[in-house]
Amino acid sequence: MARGNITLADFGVKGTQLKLTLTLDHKQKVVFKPAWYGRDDIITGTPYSGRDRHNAEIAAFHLGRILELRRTPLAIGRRVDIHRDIKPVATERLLNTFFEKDGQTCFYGKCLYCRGPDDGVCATTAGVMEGTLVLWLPNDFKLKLHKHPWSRTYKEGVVARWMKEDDYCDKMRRIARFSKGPRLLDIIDTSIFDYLIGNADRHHYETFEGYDDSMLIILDNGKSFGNPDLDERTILAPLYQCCQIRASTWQRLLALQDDVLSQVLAGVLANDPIAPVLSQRHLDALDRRLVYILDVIQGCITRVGMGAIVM
Ligand SMILES: Nc1ncnc2c1ncn2[C@@H]1O[C@H](COP(=O)(O)OP(=O)(O)OP(=O)(O)O)[C@@H](O)[C@H]1O
Ligand SMILES: [Mn+2]
Repeated sequence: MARGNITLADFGVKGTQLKLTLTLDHKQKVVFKPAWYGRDDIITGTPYSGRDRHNAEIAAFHLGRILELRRTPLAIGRRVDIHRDIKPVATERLLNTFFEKDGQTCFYGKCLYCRGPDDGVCATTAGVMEGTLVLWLPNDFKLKLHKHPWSRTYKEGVVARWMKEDDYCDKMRRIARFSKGPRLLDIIDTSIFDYLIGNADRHHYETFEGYDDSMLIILDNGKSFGNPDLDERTILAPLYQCCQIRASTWQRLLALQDDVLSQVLAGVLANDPIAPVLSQRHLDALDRRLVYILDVIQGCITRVGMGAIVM
């Protein structure tokens, strides 16, 4: 995927963030998320502030493998030459959003927040643009979009139900889609994954259309790894409110204690074409957050007994 030639560049993925769809050799389709930030930039503000972090998609993909969740499409870094790789194969409508600024070639594409040159992203003066390729899931698997039951309101002063109702998980358990099958446990796994990567932007999730017991698919991890000093504990609400976790997830987390997590992830990420993918501060944050997750699980075992661990 990383080395394939780009044969078509366009936009067309729905959403708020700027991204391209690229077609590679053999018609392989990928999403290109461009770099907005450097590795040491720290994003402050609300826990979902800022633009997408392209490197976060890569780190999240590999973390998902290490946790044995495997719910995120393959992601890999790539530097494209905007003049050689993109412009000759860009559709007319994409080319129409190209502009020059301070000797750099830029584009703004099309999305909710892509209104014009002010929202554009630029290559270096040498024409290089770093980004992440995320593999597009095959079109024969239709995705179904669901509102996440623990999503934020994104409105100041408007508190989500899960933030104020102590029995929120019990209420969710009475809904058919969460009372049986893998869905609630998948949501809890996802909350652990999101807490580790610092993603407070899981407003929706997807499943495969037509399968009631479909696994949860984790797309869009762009709002992670923004601030290594912030541990946003509310991301873990599905875990501490439901007090349940799959035995396999718990075992995996235990095996990754004592800095094993950061070391394994760093080792894997070192092979990415745009390595280093994460700064050491973000790697350290993963180990620190893991300790807290294991504490929360231990608290649940004390509170509800080993029944908290679902075989
Ligand atoms: N790799 C992929 N394979 C298949 N479909 C995808 C993929 N990535 C994204 N999509 C589709 O495009 C939609 C938008 O993608 P994404 O969530 O990454 O965009 P976004 O701009 O961050 O949107 P939002 O602002 O709503 O978070 C997804 O809900 C999904 O339906
Ligand atoms: Mn998003």
